[in-house]
Amino acid sequence: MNSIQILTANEMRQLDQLTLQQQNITSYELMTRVGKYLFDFIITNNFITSEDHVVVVAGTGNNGGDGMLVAHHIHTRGIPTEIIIIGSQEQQTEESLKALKHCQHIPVHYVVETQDDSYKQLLDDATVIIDGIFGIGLTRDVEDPHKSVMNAMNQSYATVISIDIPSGIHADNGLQMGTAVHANHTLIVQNFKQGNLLNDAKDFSGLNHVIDVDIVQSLEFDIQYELPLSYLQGKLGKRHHNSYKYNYGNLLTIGGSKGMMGAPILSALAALRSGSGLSQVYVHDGDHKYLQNPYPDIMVDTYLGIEDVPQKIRRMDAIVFGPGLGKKNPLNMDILAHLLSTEIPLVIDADGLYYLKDLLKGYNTRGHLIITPHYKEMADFLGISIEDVIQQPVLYAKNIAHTYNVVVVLKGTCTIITNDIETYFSSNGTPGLAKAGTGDVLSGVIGSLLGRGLPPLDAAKIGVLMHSLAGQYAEEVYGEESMMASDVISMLPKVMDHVKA
Ligand SMILES: NC(=O)C1=CN([C@@H]2O[C@H](COP(=O)(O)OP(=O)(O)OC[C@H]3O[C@@H](n4cnc5c(N)ncnc54)[C@H](OP(=O)(O)O)[C@@H]3O)[C@@H](O)[C@H]2O)[C@@H](O)CC1
Ligand SMILES: [K+]
Repeated sequence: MNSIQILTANEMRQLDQLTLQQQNITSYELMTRVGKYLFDFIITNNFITSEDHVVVVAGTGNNGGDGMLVAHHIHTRGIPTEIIIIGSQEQQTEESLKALKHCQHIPVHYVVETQDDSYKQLLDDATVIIDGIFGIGLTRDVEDPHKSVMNAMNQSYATVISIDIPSGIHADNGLQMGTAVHANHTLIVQNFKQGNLLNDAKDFSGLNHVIDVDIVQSLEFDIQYELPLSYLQGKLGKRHHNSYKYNYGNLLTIGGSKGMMGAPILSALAALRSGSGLSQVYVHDGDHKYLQNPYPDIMVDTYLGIEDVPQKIRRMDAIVFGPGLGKKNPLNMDILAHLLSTEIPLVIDADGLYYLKDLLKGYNTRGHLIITPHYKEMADFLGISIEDVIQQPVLYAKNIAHTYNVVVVLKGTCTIITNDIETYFSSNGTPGLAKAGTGDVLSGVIGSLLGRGLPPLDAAKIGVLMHSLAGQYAEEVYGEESMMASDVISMLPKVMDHVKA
């Protein structure tokens, strides 16, 4: 497993400082090392060859300093190199000025005025552009002249290599700040920053490469790791010959209402395809007439009132509450209250979260509860705007996990899985998963793993990865536009090959 911690910009700065102290070096010496290691990586991977014409675009901060030192090494190799600096010499940091001194034989063009567009020709002539405009120091929206230069970079045919993070992407939340550089490769200095993974990051970063530059690590920060697909390997035990269906989890999905009856079926089917021994859907008797169950493998039962529920759930190993449930029936509140009063592991998804928000305060969840909101559901759950969640998704996910002792799966381009103490980032999904029903599939997969006895955090991590991998397979077959939630389910058998011991 990738054991490189994911940091905030502030934490990264602390590690930079710690490195200077522990290794007894100056900030410029560290920059020198970073520049050399970045260059070595670029050359070793043939991102630049002697045929290329390289333009390094630098800001006035240390991200630009890194860029200039890379320029120095490239130029020393005899590869045509030029530097564009956006801003004036007075604005440059001390380290950046020192780096510039190493570039005496390289043509340097300053872009200070918006009217000056002489840089455009340079960018047009480049075959490789190195982006050192902003790193973790970006704090506000990008304006001219930076904006115009970035737009010109994005129109160029050159290969773009961003240093640390695509310029214009915020290092803490991955949001594009007005505009951002579209990179083919991003060379991340030592640690993932949250912004390398969240929100807009994946649309701008190209391929991420983490470059080890010997910056010291700290055990004092919150545990935050990237979750690679390889984590899935062998996570589920063998299915023994001498076993029966109850060994693999008896799962109940409570959901469905008029117009949304497909949701619990998708969820229940995903659970069966993930190995559950039994999978049942439980719908309100009044809504039963709307249900069309094409799968005889999925059992369906109905309830009239709360009095039916205790007997029904008695033998369940896990329950998924919410897919397609709607927000209209007050009975759902009573059912959920009862579920929370039991020891049965729960996944609460979709409309289930609507009922949960009024109930959760009154219950000790004993950590047996997983909630799976997308950003909008998270915002509604907290009574805040979706913009707030987008700005600080990790913070809100951890806060809920901490306050209510639950595992939070905050679904997005980078799904955040946290129990507050440990947080995992999964960016393995595909844009094709942004389609109706895929959330129901995820809740079924996670429910299946819970029902099989996995601890909630493990069930959430493995479930998210299984769902992402199935999404990738579905995309290979149906394409990102056409793939549907049921296609994702149909790829689960292939995913199981990876997960089985
Ligand atoms: N030892 C070291 O130092 C190491 C450094 N390293 C490298 O340095 C990078 C961080 O460098 P950095 O802190 O100098 O900030 P950077 O990202 O270059 O930004 C420059 C300045 O831009 C400004 N600014 C912000 N927003 C703006 C906007 N919208 N429009 C216009 N201006 C804006 C803001 O200054 P302000 O104007 O706010 O005073 C900011 O200070 C890091 O990502 C890594 O690549 C690593 O290699 C490890 C060792
Ligand atoms: K950059």
